[in-house]
Amino acid sequence: MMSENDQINLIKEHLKSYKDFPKQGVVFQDIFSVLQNPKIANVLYDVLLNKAKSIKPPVECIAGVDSRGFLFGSVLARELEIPFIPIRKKGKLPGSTKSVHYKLEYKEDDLEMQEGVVREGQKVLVVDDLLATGGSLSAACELLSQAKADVQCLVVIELSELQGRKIINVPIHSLIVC
Ligand SMILES: O=P(O)(O)OC[C@H]1O[C@H](OP(=O)(O)OP(=O)(O)O)[C@H](O)[C@@H]1O
Ligand SMILES: Nc1ncnc2[nH]cnc12
Repeated sequence: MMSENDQINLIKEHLKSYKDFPKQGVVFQDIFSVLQNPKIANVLYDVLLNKAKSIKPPVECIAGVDSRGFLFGSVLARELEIPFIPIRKKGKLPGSTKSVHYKLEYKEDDLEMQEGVVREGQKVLVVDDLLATGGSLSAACELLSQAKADVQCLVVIELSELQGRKIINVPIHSLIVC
């Protein structure tokens, strides 16, 4: 059995980064480079699941952030046998939705959530691949807070230099801090 530290170091070794993508000055961390290797992807899913299971109080629902958050959020929801809800870029979700405008490291957009998908007080874990400036995660938290959910966040990678954590006022769990 590998320790969590060894698992995380192994994932880090397989994480490829690209300078100046998609814009000058951005160092893009490509999570798909990890998923391309099934053994390493399994290690990542194991560490994430253990982290999600350790969260107190127990998570009752997973919210995935469009689109890379879906890769991990839906797998966790299945493993934990709890609901998965999508937080999507604008214009993708049918029915009544709430919307929040936000800025991220290299663009701006709107995130939306369907009305009635979470209940007041529900323990919701927002899942995404990466925390950079925190714009995306904080918009997702805002949507869930408007619905009066009890929110925590889980990301695979946190880019600590960009200090995204500072603008998010709920607990954030991250696996890899770079
Ligand atoms: O902390 P921030 O500065 O907000 O950046 C982080 C967000 O940026 C990326 O998403 P992106 O909107 O590029 O979409 P994608 O997942 O569809 O590639 C990433 O998956 C996070 O959601
Ligand atoms: N540096 C980065 N790498 C990958 N995804 C990102 N989303 C925002 N900033 C990013």
